[in-house]
Amino acid sequence: MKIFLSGSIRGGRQMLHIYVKICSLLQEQGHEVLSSHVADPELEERESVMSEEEIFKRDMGFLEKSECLIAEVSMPSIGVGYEICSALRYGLPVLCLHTMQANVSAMILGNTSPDLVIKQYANDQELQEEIASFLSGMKEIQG
Ligand SMILES: O=c1[nH]c(=O)n([C@H]2C[C@H](O)[C@@H](COP(=O)(O)O)O2)cc1CO
Repeated sequence: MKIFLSGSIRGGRQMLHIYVKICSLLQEQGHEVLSSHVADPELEERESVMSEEEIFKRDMGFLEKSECLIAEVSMPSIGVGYEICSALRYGLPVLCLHTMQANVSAMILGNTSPDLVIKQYANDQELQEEIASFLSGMKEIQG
């Protein structure tokens, strides 16, 4: 499955280790993570050669090709919020994951879209289980 992974960049990289975990997990299961750069520790250096417009166009292109979006939303990030909103407008299933202590926006927690699943996780195992359950739910819908 083609998956868009969304995680904070300019909103703060404190959760990078989780983006790395989610990205590796998805790739090990044979999924294609179109936005794997989100989990790249060297990202800021690599993207410094790209213009803001190039970054925006590339990411929106990836989103249009994706079958679903998985966002880690513990860090408040304008870009992540924008990608979630765009994915919902394209009709893509969206999974938002966050830790217990995260102060997640009401624009996510209060969104009752049937395409949006929001889950909190306490540890790596719960993170894995929530992702597995979301992806298997998608398979059932797709048949
Ligand atoms: O350099 C970038 N590359 C990039 O792919 N993005 C996209 C992917 C991330 O899921 C999201 C992060 O947004 P933000 O930088 O506002 O935290 O935006 C965002 C930036 C910087 O805003």
